[in-house]
Amino acid sequence: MNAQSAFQHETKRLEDVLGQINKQLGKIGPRYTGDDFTEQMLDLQTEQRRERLEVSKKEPYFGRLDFQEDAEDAAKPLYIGKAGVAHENSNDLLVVDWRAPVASLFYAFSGGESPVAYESPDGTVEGLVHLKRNLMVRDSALERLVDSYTRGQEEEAVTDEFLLYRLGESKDNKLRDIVSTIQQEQDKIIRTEKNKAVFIQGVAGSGKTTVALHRLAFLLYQYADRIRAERMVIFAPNRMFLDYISGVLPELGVGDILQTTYSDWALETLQNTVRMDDSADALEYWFEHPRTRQEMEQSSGRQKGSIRFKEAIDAKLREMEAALLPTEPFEPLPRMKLVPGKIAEWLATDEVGEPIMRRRERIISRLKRWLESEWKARGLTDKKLKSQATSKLNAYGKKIPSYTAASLYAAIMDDEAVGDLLPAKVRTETKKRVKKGLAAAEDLAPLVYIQLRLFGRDQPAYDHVVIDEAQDYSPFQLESLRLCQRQPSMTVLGDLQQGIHGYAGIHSWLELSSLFALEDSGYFELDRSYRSTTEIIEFANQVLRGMGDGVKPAVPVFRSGEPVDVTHVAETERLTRIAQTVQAWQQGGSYKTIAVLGRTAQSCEAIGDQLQASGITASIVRNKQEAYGGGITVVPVYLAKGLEFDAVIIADSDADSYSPDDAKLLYVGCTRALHKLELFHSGEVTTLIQASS
Ligand SMILES: Nc1ncnc2c1ncn2[C@@H]1O[C@H](COP(=O)(O)OP(=O)(O)OP(=O)(O)O)[C@@H](O)[C@H]1O
Repeated sequence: MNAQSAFQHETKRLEDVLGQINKQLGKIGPRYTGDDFTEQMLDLQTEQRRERLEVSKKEPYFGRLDFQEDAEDAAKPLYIGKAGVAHENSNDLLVVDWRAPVASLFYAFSGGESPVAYESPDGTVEGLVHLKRNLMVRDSALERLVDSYTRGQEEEAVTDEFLLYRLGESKDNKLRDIVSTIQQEQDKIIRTEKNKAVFIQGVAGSGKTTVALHRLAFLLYQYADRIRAERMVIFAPNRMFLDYISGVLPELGVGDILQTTYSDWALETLQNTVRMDDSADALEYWFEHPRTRQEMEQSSGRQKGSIRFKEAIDAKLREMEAALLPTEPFEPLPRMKLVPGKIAEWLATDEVGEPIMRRRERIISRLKRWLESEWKARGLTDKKLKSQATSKLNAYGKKIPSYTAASLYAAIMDDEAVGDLLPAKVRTETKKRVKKGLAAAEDLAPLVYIQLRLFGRDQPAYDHVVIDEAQDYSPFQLESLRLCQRQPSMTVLGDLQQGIHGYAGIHSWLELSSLFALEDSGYFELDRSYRSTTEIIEFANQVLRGMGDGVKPAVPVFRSGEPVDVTHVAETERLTRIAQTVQAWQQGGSYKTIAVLGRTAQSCEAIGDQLQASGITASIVRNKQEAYGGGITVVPVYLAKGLEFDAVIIADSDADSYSPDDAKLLYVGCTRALHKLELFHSGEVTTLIQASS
């Protein structure tokens, strides 16, 4: 079939499928508004089906794979789309859901005559691929068709035209789904089985965040009977980032997944018994003033996030539990006595796995029950005696100490075992802070851990946990989340080369993965970067080399663009030149999103003022910002992590702003750009760039 007749054939098929979809939509009646529960449930299902059909109506599918399962049968065309659509009168599928096992062939197949296989619920299915076709449907019309494989035809080295087309597009203020162009190495991660803690080390722009979100959609489809969206949670570094990624899951037809930050989650888990101490703001401390790598290494955050610190807390908890019961007997009335050994026996045998303070409550209830049964056995009715015994019970109960997470944490600061880990000054400050009901970010994991050990959590266990930018997590933070699951099912993703929060995060994935048994965890690496042009990636890779040995450069998908410019300007002209550049880019009309990245929040304020004076509408991103609106943005480089912009200006690439220790920070800045990157400096340029030019 030549290209023209293939196009006609596909156009006809598309019309048929759209006709079917419209017919099915037309048959869905009005919504049920009555009180009957069963009817309400049915209505909900119908509504979900209607929503899926509406999505399918715009772009029913994006790919076709002709697969021959049996040598006797002809190859069967499978059309793959965001949601499956069944034929109205049969079990035939008009569109196969991208998450279905057979659809994995579409993503995994990269050519060749050999048989291929996929895993179905009934076992391995083997067969031959006859055709792999990409179809671009926009607003219900077929726009483009590209065959990347036809059996029996000489293979040309086709670069993935669709992928390049997608990557060349301008971006708005939200991350998008990539179902039509998921790459083989990404698909493998997305389809990894549920009961694993999957660690993903990926270079900047390799699609980690995107892949993790697609994995959630896959898990919900594949394990629909076992997991629920309401019991899944995504952790992201800040609320602005959550806003930025908020479009992907709805695009994939997934709702109701909790999306939060570790600190918000921790405060809630602590039932808001503590508040954040604003005077201990880590971003302000570490990024607004020059700090050395050594300072980061020795920070209290790294110590408090370590497993050694957790072990010290475990020891304290054991000690507290061992000393929980009074040593004297419980004697509510003369000749009515319960020896401590008996009470200890109850504690040792009752609900052993339960949180400690819950067991304390149980012991007190059991003492009460014991007292009441003694009264009964002795036929005691005297109210005065009873009240006397009750007072004794209350007094005895008070001797069994009750702790809150904060009170125990404060007590731990006096413990000798902690003395080795934390300097006296840190311990005193921590104790003072916690006693006032305040916590710094570094206190949250220990506090949550203690809370969970003392009281547990009044919520169902999480079915799946996603942690983005996990290189900034401490082992203790991960441990606190692990406690909220019955079995490990996590997607933990990040890039050690972007680990700018060295005062809190990890140096090696082993620090986190060693919390899991080997068979419960998996490790993947993503080396290809999809975000930026080859020029930008190569420039950023040079900056990366400033980190020293052992760095892993990103591999570009071949997409050439404009050169990276490093421009020297006089300090007096720097802000004006930045404004002029933004203006020129804006007038050029090629870029929807432009960012100016300043080294500090303070420098961003000055840039923002200059842009405003030049008549440019820009938003300045500040710490704790909730939303990202796209357009022109001025943002401190350390808050830009995870985001991306069509064009980026690094406002101050001077040696004073970026010391050799700041390679990761500058790397983060450079890798935010999709199509254009320009760096300005007015003093000596940072050595990180000198080395690269
Ligand atoms: N297979 C793909 N097809 C099309 N676009 C892709 C693909 N994979 C990634 N991208 C695009 O690459 C960009 C980077 O993706 P994403 O933000 O998920 O990467 P990341 O690894 O989390 O990056 P970073 O670590 O720098 O924050 C996004 O614009 C995303 O849409």
